[in-house]
Amino acid sequence: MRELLIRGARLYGEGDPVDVLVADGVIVEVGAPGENAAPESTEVLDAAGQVLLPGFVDLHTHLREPGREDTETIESGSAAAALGGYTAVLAMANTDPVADNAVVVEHVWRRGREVGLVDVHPVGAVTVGLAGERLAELGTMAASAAGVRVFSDDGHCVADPLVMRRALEYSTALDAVIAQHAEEPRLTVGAQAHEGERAARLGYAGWPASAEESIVARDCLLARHAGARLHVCHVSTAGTVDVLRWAKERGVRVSAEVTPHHLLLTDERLATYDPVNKVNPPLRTEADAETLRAALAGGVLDCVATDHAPHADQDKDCEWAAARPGMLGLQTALSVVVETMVRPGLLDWRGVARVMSERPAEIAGLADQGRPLVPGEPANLVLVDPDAEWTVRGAELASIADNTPYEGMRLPGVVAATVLRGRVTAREGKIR
Ligand SMILES: NC(=O)N[C@@H](CC(=O)O)C(=O)O
Ligand SMILES: [Zn+2]
Ligand SMILES: [Zn+2]
Repeated sequence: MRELLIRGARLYGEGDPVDVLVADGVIVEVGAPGENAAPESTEVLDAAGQVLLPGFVDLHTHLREPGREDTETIESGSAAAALGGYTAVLAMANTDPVADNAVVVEHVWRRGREVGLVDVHPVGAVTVGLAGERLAELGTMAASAAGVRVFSDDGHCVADPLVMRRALEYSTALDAVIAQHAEEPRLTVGAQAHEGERAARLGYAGWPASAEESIVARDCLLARHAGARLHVCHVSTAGTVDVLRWAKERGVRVSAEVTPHHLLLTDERLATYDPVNKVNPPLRTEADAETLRAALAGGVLDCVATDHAPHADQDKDCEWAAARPGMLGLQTALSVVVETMVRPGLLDWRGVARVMSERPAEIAGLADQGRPLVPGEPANLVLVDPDAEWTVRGAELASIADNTPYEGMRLPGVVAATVLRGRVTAREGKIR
């Protein structure tokens, strides 16, 4: 029997410190701290001053394997996830080859298991080759060993309303959710940055808020009529929050995520001309970011998802227009949430558990993640040092790529340890 004893942690940062005993991957005891409880063979984590939460779940990770293993592999991305406090990630389908069939999703699933640092759940593509024309074999991917329940063409919008309608209708029979990258392509031809004063001044073609909002509105209506579940990826504008509120008030089965970078960063960053700040959807205005933070606190936005998007130096260290959009996120997500949500009093640690673990687990249909911290539940856990700070250095992150927009920033909240089914996967910044 493998045992782990977590000593003196505060569950959700509330109440008195407790000891948590884990055996065979399951929480077996939660009780008042006792000094002698541990036999020799038990691994002990001294968690004095630390907060214990259910392990984080990322609905939106790009792992780049297969196809771009020069920027991230399932192994390096899993390490970044474990170090970031994650016990499960959903790996997006825009790989090469695309994860639009059972062979590719099963490969990603198995490789994730082999690495064993985090549960890697592949997202299946909605359409063949992400081309937006023909539905991929959603049923076969759902029935595969990977048990796919989230489908997305992320990187591309399922723009054709007929294709989106069919995907939504078909997904209901699979108890699956369609995650939409909401971007009306006719409105973002050549777009480089948020359409507004700053992009205009620098001469960048604009990516209007309406390109996102019009697709979200359309898809909410399609989901309503189909009785289907829709998830909106990387919400970036205040107008989208309005549409989501409208839909949720009417019982539409829609959920939505926000990225850490859209909570913290704005198009003020454009002035640097540094493509590390180029991302899709683009960084918006301070008013948008403020609305996103309030909507996350209030529940109109369900969760935080990283949209961790590694890119090679040659695809980032170039002129803005030629650079690929995307930013690293797995190892900095918690700290950005602490900075933008916890420190200003918008979320307590219960709220962090909700937006980084419980809601994403529910949305992805992961029965063993985001669970209460009580005996009998799987020991998928993260220990956080809430008062510690650290300085972000891209070169020190576990990802192969180093395109972090937080380079050199000092951020609060440090992952002290991550536990996957009772096994310590990361501790004090090192992979185990
Ligand atoms: N977010 C990004 O800017 N890039 C993502 C694709 C995506 O999430 O749309 C990528 O795969 O690089
Ligand atoms: Zn996207
Ligand atoms: Zn993405």
